[in-house]
Amino acid sequence: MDKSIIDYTLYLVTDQTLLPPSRTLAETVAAAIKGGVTLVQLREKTKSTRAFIAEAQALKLICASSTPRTPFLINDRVDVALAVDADGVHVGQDDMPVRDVRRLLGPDKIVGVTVETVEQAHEAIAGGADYLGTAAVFPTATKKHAPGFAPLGVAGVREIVQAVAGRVPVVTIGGIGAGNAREVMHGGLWEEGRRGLAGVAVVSAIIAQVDPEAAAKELVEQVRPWVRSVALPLSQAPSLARVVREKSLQPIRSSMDAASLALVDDVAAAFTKLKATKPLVHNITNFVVMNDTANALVSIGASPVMSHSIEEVRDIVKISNALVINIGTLSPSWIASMHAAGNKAKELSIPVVLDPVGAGATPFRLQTCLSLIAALKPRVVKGNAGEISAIAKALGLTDTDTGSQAVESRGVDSVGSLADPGTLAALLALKTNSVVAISGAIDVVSDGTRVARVENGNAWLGTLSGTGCTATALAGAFLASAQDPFVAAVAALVALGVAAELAAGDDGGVVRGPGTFKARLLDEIYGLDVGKISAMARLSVKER
Ligand SMILES: Nc1ncnc2c1ncn2[C@@H]1O[C@H](COP(=O)(O)OP(=O)(O)OP(=O)(O)O)[C@@H](O)[C@H]1O
Ligand SMILES: Cc1ncsc1CCO
Repeated sequence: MDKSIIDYTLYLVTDQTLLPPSRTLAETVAAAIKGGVTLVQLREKTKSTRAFIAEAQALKLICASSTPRTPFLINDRVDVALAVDADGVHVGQDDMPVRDVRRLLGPDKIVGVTVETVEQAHEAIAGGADYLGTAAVFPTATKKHAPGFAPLGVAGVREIVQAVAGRVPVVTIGGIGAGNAREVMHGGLWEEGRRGLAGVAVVSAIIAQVDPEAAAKELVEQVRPWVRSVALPLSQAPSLARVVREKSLQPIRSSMDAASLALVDDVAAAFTKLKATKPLVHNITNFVVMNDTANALVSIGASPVMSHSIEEVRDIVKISNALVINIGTLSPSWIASMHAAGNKAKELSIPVVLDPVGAGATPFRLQTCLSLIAALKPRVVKGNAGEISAIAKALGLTDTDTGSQAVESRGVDSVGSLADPGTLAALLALKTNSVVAISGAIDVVSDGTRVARVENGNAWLGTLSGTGCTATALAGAFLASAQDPFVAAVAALVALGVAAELAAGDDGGVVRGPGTFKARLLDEIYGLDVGKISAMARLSVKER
């Protein structure tokens, strides 16, 4: 068997005990192969050696008679594999060491190894493994786990895929079915979607089904577009946004033009990069939101540090990848710290994002914002319509220039909406040499040349104090790794908006008010993956 062309897309692991009543393993495996299973592993934990061999012989015949021939592996038992001349063996961490398996089976057979950690992955490859299966991605009842074992989660799987760096194919297993296969495959992607998992392994999602052929067909259709057994050249990597939409992971809500789809791809790539780099984000922020924004940052995959003492802010910013300045609960000593940290960040080219909370409410806040903008040249300024209107007005932009009547502020909230937020954002961006984001039911972001409208989000966001501050903190996390501050600001608003939509679900009574929404929002920020972002981003972008 030519090992270089083995297709790991849909890897079936058997379990007799899960068969529906009066079904045989042989007929189920035959149907599953017909449906699209690309590789079969016979796993037997209770049968006698003789019965195991008999079963293996029967399944080997079924696999051999399919076109193309389906590779057939044995779990754990090298002796059984040798007895039936199977295509290979899959071993776990407690089974025979991979070097010994290789020695016994020879160079031509396939040897796969289950790995729980990056170290085990390196070890297995060094020992001669042809492919790796990660430990369970999600909890599953199919396999007994060692005490203390926690499922890897999609992020844990991606960490292994990244560490393997394409040296051998990697599949993952554990609680995967039609409901989450795409999520797992998307989550395993890295390097802008060029690299990723070679496939998924399933047990009950096929074996326990009344119609295993249909189950396999559905799974293979979901998984196939996302298989990255070898890295795709960038030129051939399909647009993430386009592929997801074509495969209709979510109904296409708006027909997007090429520029908008390209921006969705940039946002998805920024998200992947954020997850891979875990940026440290220094926040000088207000007392109201400090805990919420720290948790939002942790949930999206960044490391927050909240620090405002003049004695240490320069030292904190030095080791950080981005600085978030939020003037929500301002006092003179904090202003000094904001300037000290911001100047250090400027000196070290560490990106700064400013949230001018309540800039329209008092001269003290407005003056502070103007001096921070002048001194620090933040890469992104994110405010609501009232805050941005106040800054624009103070910098000499009139309502005639912007085509909108300036929006008033009431404390930290803005009252009313702008007729043409795109022009205001673009003119202020040119004036301040930063990207300006105006949040609201529809968010508008501009760098002076491009204007993006982000439609994600829902009204629940407006029922919580500080969600705008969360958007700004997330922009800090994206800024840390994104080349383009325009993409970073859009990505933050898309991420928060998508998470909010998922948190609300189709509502159905799960969100009873701001309290349940808040908890669910954090869960959904935590659960974001590149597939959800690509499929659900609702935005448009235009050149001015
Ligand atoms: N009605 C709405 N529909 C959709 N999204 C909304 C709505 N209202 C607010 N949002 C979203 O909520 C987030 C916060 O925006 P908002 O303009 O309320 O910020 P803010 O006024 O600065 O908030 P805060 O001062 O409370 O932090 C943004 O991501 C925005 O897209
Ligand atoms: C309510 C409030 N007051 C100062 S900062 C803040 C959080 C929302 O901006």
